[in-house]
Amino acid sequence: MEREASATYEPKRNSEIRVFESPDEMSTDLAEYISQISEISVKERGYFAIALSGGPLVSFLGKLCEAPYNKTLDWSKWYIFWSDERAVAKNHVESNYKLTKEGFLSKVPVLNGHVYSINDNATVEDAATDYEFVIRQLVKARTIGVSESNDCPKFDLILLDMGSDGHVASLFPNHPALELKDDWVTYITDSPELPPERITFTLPVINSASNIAILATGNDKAKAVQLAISDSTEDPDTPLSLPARMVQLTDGKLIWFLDKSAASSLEIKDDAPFEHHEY
Ligand SMILES: O=C1O[C@H](COP(=O)(O)O)[C@@H](O)[C@H](O)[C@H]1O
Repeated sequence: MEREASATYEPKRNSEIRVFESPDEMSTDLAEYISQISEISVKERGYFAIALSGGPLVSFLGKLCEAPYNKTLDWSKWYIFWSDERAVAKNHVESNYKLTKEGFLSKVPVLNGHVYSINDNATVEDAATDYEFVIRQLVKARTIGVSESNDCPKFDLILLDMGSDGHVASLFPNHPALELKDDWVTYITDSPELPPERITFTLPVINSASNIAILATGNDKAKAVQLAISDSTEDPDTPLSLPARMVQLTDGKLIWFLDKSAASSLEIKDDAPFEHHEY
């Protein structure tokens, strides 16, 4: 399928950049993208294991709650996880669980027993350990797939929302958590954004996914989008380790969903057609 859009950019291997004119257009395309991956995963594995994040991303899941998706998707095969969570109660305004529950999960027929939220009643250290244990059990049972190149979980889809500093999940620029190789889930106590205590997937888990979508909207994200996507490493503004730039899938596909403001610092090729690739 091919269609016209405002601009396209050079994608790297196994990646694609989509730029949208309006929130409605982005939400529509995101719903179709998620729906296709869900159908393929259920057909091939019998399950669809998806990890969500916080941020504006949740507001773009609205179309999935509407026809035809609310009726046609095999919601009973969906298993829900979070790529990160803030150390607050589940009913706290900063909770990623609360955001997702109110904005998405309460509107679709996902089974309660398939919703794996992060424990809000333990220390961040214990909550991270517990969450990794739960994921290990589900990998053993193959409810979550396993990477062929390492023993990491292979989520069918991880949805990430990039912050204006280039953070994804709760992995922040130049933070030691970016170096972790063996842990699947970790915790931090010094987040540069409040609240300071958080639980997060590590890069090996993120990079082992079958599919990743990174959403970024708004002018304040334009610089980080450019630093994350550009080929140049010579920009003096590039933090040594920019998390969104470190999302490099071992064996999966990365798609950027951007609005025009977030894409405004990318080099535009006005004459190029907008490629809508097969998943
Ligand atoms: O703290 C977080 O922020 C990001 C998104 O940042 P925002 O500036 O767009 O709100 C989100 O992806 C992440 O899950 C969350 O915990």
